[in-house]
Amino acid sequence: MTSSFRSSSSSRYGFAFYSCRYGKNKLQQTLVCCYKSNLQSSALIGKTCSFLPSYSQSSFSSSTRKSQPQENDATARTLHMQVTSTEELKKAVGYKAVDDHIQSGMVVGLGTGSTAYYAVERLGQKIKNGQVVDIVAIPTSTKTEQQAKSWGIPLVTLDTHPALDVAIDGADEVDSQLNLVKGRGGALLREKMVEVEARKLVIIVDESKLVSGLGITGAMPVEVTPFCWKRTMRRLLDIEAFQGCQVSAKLRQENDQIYITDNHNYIVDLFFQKPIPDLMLAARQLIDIVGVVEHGLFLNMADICIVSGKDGIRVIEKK
Ligand SMILES: O=C[C@H](O)[C@H](O)[C@H](O)COP(=O)(O)O
Repeated sequence: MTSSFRSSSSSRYGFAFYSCRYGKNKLQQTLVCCYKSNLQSSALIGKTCSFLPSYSQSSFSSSTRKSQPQENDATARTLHMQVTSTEELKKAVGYKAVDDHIQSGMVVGLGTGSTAYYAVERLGQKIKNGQVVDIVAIPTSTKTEQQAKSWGIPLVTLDTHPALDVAIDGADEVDSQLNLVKGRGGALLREKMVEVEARKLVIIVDESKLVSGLGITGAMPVEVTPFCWKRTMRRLLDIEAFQGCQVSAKLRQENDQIYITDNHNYIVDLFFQKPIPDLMLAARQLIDIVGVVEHGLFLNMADICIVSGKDGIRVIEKK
């Protein structure tokens, strides 16, 4: 299997593709970037491109390969047919993470969520095609477990395989130090248990997840015991590290029912008006509350973040 980046442009269109070739004839291409040079092309490309309004070839990072644009309208029109959506961007980072970081013989952590879904899919395909062998994987939720089983990915647990070569997962927020908020999909406990044991944690996101400070784009989830959860929620609101952040809390619900995690716990979602200033202190004070099972701050865990966005795909490595 080989993978590469390719760009193509004409006076009216520009495209960049993440391409994966496997087997002799199969070429899978995922559009990761497009741009428009005028209003007419904008109309032709359609609303799926509104997510990617501009593109500068020079802004690809050095971790991506690129070729010279080709002046070929016919090619551009063909590629136009492949313009797709945010889903394609998630797919591109999911596939790239697997292609770049999973090799035969590895113990792999499988994340949870709409982006991690594509990494599981890619791994499933590669195992099925025999492109990687002797893989065992540890899923981070019952949902991922079901998906992995549907692909025939051999599953094990941390009890038998306490050390992982790599884990791949999405995230809800990523700061410049690759600290994360995770768990808006409810899988934070198993994700953290699995991912702290991984030699390498690869995070896959679109650029909307990149933030300058953690805590303000949505919920920061905390998994709590159902027993006396109201008292635990009150203690969460009193955390010293949240002073000045204007914190509020809400018990998570789904379809008018209390949301229950895979571990039969509840989730209290914390919301902040200002970013959490001292993340390490916050993490310590969160876990110190009796009744808190785990929280969604994943600090100093991610090694690599693969980001898709208007400038294509870029790879951020932890310094
Ligand atoms: O519990 C869910 C996980 O932490 C997900 O990795 C996170 O919510 C990101 O999910 P998505 O890729 O669907 O945005």
